Amino acid sequence: MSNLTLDHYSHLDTVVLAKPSDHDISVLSDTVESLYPELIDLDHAAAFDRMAAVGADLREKAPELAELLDKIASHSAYKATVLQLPPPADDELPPTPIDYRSQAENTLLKVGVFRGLILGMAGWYGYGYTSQQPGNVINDVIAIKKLSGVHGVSANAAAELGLHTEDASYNLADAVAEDGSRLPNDYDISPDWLTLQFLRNPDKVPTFVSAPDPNVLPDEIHALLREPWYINLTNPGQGGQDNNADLPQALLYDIPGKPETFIRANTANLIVVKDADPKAQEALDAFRGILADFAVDLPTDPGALVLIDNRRVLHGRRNYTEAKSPRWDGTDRWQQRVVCADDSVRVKSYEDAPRIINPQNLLARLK
Ligand SMILES: O=C(O)CCC(=O)C(=O)O
Ligand SMILES: [Fe+2]
Repeated sequence: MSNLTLDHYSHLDTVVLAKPSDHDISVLSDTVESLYPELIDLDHAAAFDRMAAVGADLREKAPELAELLDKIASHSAYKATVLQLPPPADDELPPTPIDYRSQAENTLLKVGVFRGLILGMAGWYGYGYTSQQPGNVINDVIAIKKLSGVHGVSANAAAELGLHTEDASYNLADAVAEDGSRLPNDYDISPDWLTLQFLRNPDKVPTFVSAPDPNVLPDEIHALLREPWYINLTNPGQGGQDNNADLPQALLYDIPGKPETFIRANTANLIVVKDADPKAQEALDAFRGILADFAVDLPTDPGALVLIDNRRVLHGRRNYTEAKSPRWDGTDRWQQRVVCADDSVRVKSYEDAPRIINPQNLLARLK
């Protein structure tokens, strides 16, 4: 019986490829087989509740994997982990969608049960937004023809998707409110974790991540990035400007009780406030340069489940080059995204429906 193996990518020792042991994979696979039939008639929220409960019970049966997930979940070990899980069977995947789907169309795939169980083992709470593929906890990451040319959406295959922490504009912790006060930490509906499940990627268009250690930044730049001179804007795929709070905040921040420096930045849609320190733009440019230096492409094989620490790592998608441009014939690149909170308590009060957050509920609290 093989043990879990961990390989490192390039110079980033915090970005790892993890292959669970044969034992742990068979525990997961057997559970996927037995659980799937009872999940197919459930809506996303109910299916994730069930997978969470079953996953939590698997911790004892797959202790090595549980230990790895605990390490990841601490926000102090690996920043991005590619968990190598069994790929979907050939006949298991429908054609790659060519447009976003309603929840009724977006039925849970069997391979998606692996992720539900992993989230349950990690104790994470998967959720979706009313503003993005509404009502879906599971979001398709696909190329969409009519969105090519729209800046800052993952479905625009014509351009690289710039590095970002997911839903950065929805993290308003410590932002400067209109009365000048700083907002409390629970003004935050951004995810702690981004999970991407790779279903199909025939042309190997990579997701890439950048996991810089903010402490390598020169002191002056680090200090400027900790000041509220910046505004993260909402991408069009998340409701765009209707969901902007437009409040200044720092790109680097602390979380009480945690030693790390955390990052929130949407480099595709980020502005410097008008009355900022004159060097704030320079600091942002330097930061962008460092992000590029630390960027690494991830392997993209079907079955991979990428667990990204959304408070310490930025991610993006490389260009579909001409040769790899989508064919819209059902065989194109396809991933599914589920964002997660460490703890449901932080996000539940913003929900309109189980596991579905409405960003307008965050904006309403600002009034
Ligand atoms: O297409 C990709 O590889 C990444 C897309 C993305 O940024 C996301 O799903 O959040
Ligand atoms: Fe993203």
